[in-house]
Amino acid sequence: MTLTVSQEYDIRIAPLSESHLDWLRRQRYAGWVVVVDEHTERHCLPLLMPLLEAGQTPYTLIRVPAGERHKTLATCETIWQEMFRAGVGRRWCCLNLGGGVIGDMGGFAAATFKRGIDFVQLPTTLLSQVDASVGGKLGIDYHEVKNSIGVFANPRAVWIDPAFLRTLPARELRSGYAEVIKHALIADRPQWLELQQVTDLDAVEWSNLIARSVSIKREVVEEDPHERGRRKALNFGHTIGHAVESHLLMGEDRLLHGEAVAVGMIAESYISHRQLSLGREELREITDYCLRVYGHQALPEAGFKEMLALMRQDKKNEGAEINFTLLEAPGRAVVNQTATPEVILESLRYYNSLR
Ligand SMILES: NC(=O)c1ccc[n+]([C@@H]2O[C@H](COP(=O)([O-])OP(=O)(O)OC[C@H]3O[C@@H](n4cnc5c(N)ncnc54)[C@H](O)[C@@H]3O)[C@@H](O)[C@H]2O)c1
Ligand SMILES: O=C(O)C(=O)C[C@@H](O)[C@H](O)[C@H](O)COP(=O)(O)O
Ligand SMILES: [Zn+2]
Repeated sequence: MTLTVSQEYDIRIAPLSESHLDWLRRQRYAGWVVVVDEHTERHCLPLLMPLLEAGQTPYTLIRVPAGERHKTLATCETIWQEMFRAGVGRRWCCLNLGGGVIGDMGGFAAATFKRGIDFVQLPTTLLSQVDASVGGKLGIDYHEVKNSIGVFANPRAVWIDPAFLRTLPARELRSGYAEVIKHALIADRPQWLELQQVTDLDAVEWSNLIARSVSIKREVVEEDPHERGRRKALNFGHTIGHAVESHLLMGEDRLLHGEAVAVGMIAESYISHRQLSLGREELREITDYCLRVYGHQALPEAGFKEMLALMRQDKKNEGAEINFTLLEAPGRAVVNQTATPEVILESLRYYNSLR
């Protein structure tokens, strides 16, 4: 299946094949950079290797350490240094083989190197296949504030091969599933009703679900690529989710991005119920399903003040108030909502009360 974004690039959902190599050959790149982390080098590079070897184009491999803690300026500098060392120039293409961390950071490194070289996203996690690889948000965490340094720049192509998911750890698969739930909650009520029947993620046939989820993302970013309005819907669960993720990032009990977004979706649904028309029963359904999939991890009350400070850094904020995307109903998101610190704290306590 192929989806086109703003007539600029194609998202292909298909096994990697000769036709991908044909596309690369037609671009006549002077060379390819392949950015991997330690896990995608081991598990995913073997699937790309036949293309690289058949390509008759020089390529260089850049390895970075895996995980959110390494989505930093320091790692980005390593990528730039390696690019210089390999003699990468404007006519090269950067192939980002990995999850959202590699896609965001490798994309950012490419989009800024010598004012920008082409890049292709090869997402290898569920999260990056349904969400991170599409829409051109690139960047790194700075001083532990999520994605606070970055740019919008589109890839030349997005190649989604569901075969990569075969080696993905179960916890990572579950994390990515949070963005699938998010897409349904903001824009696809029938999908939300279907997802609630999913109890065993190992039994899911992912290709169809990826296609449906990524087409929601595609449709939103095409309409509002720079997040002036509607795109903020994709941030449902993230005002609180990012603050929780950042606050816990350096500790033992850190949460993966999707796990933190699941906490955020529960808390922000609470605010939606308190301030908008989201019904009590709808709040209960969202809460129950997220807890069924993700379980419960109590948030440290001592950290609430820092979490509020992190929310004040949220990129959606326009004035002094903290900006939220909320739900009027499952499938109907409303952007540019605000909530007072008291209500936000109430929503965090609501989450904690669920244990
Ligand atoms: N740009 C966007 O629009 C956007 C959207 C959503 C999330 N994000 C960002 O994405 C990041 C999270 O992405 P993620 O969940 O993919 O995390 P990730 O990139 O850290 O990957 C998760 C883990 O899985 C490993 N891995 C990746 N593919 C594998 C495979 N096929 N087999 C085995 N192991 C594999 C990685 O090495 C890593 O350890 C966050 O930084 C988040 O902010 C960006
Ligand atoms: O693509 C978007 O827009 C999103 O908000 C998707 C989110 O799932 C993703 O986590 C994104 O990186 C968040 O962006 P940010 O601007 O809030 O850092
Ligand atoms: Zn996200």
